[in-house]
Amino acid sequence: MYLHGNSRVDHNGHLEIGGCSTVQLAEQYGTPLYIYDEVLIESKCREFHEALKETGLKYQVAYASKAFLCIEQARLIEREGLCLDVVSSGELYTALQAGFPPEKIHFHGNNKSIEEIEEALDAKIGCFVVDNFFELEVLQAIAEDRGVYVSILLRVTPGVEAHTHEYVMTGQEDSKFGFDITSGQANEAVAISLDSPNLKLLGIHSHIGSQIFEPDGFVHAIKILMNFLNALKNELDYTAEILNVGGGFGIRYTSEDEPLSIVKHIDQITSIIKQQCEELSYPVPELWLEPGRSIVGEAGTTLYTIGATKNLPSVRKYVSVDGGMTDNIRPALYGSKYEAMLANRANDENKEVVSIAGKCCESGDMLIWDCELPVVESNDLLAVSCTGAYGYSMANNYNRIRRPAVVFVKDGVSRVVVQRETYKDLIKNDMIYIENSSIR
Ligand SMILES: Cc1ncc(COP(=O)(O)O)c(C=O)c1O
Ligand SMILES: N[C@@H](CCCC[NH3+])C(=O)O
Repeated sequence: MYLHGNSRVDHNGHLEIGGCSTVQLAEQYGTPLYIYDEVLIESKCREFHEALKETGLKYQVAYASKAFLCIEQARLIEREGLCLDVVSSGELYTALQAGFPPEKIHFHGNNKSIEEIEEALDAKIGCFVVDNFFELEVLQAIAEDRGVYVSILLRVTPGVEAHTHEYVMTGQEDSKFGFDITSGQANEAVAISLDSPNLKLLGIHSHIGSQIFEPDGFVHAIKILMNFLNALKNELDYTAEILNVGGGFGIRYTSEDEPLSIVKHIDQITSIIKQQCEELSYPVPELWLEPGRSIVGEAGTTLYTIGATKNLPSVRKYVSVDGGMTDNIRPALYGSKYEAMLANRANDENKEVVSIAGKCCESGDMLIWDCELPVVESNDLLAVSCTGAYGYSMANNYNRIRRPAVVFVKDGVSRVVVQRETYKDLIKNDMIYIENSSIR
């Protein structure tokens, strides 16, 4: 397993993250446990700032909170001077409870409800990324009713297929997201926005997909976006202040992954923007980015305890852990690959290839199909790396399994930022119709 950030093997042969022994963390907090290397999250935020400052462009980085959000994470993002992208009232509520400045929040989503729009307006968020004609109409009507002016970006689909899993591609024409450029819908949306007296069109947004390694998808998309903007300038006399090219920067889950560095991604993106602006004599817009995975993915490790094993000679050996698709649904959903190691015997030589199974009542609940490990014993600790993005945020209670705790580690100090769910949490919304119930 590749050791990201501040992970290393200590003198006891134990995996250490952020100066904390994972064996001690397991004893103190139990397993499964999400462990985040706080310093690595901070340094990823700073990488974006530093790379963007170098380009001389005006910029804004909004952390895509869908990747991982809790109160402490929102606070960290605020401290690091990033904005925040939310997609629901739940994410908005969490950010506001954390004291995140509302004017630095962007609201996304292809089906924002009227309540969500109202709540976001009440909170005075920075802007809406409008996804469809229905939302344009509703937003104008609500804004007019309230007598307020609302800043918006329009999400457009440039018709670019990013080289990634089909479930996380979003820039292609046939997508539930955004206004399609090719068919003229995006053009129409701009015209409607400009005609909407209570909407202030700041610019356009596009997000072509997630876990992208190659810069060509971004380059291709930006050329299309800049040509689209130039056509708007000529046809509608509209010049965009902001170009938001979304997130999607890939990370290294396994040794097969060779992601481009953040600096290189930014270099490619900004070079093509500058080049296009020069060719088209278009004023260089402010660049907005929305990274999620690349901020938190590598910082997260999930720690499990190994329980049962099942050996099928000449077929495979199943090694079961105390979590699975409830804390990490990505292998079951996308066939995503991960690497793992024994956290309590990190120096032991790998001896066999096993398959790591979750504990859910589902054959597809497999975390890793082929994982090289020493010969494992029950009660060994298994660390799965790179689970920081879309692990906790997509966790669920299938089989009424409790969501694990989340712990931040930094400079040898650990602190719980999200408590492990309790059994009581699992039934807290259940109606109990039995009189004199013994449930406490
Ligand atoms: C609109 C939008 N912005 C940003 C992101 C963040 O993507 P990632 O976590 O891959 O950086 C996503 C998710 O794919 C998204 O849908
Ligand atoms: N949830 C996805 C990415 C989609 C992000 C939102 N558009 C993942 O785990 O990779």
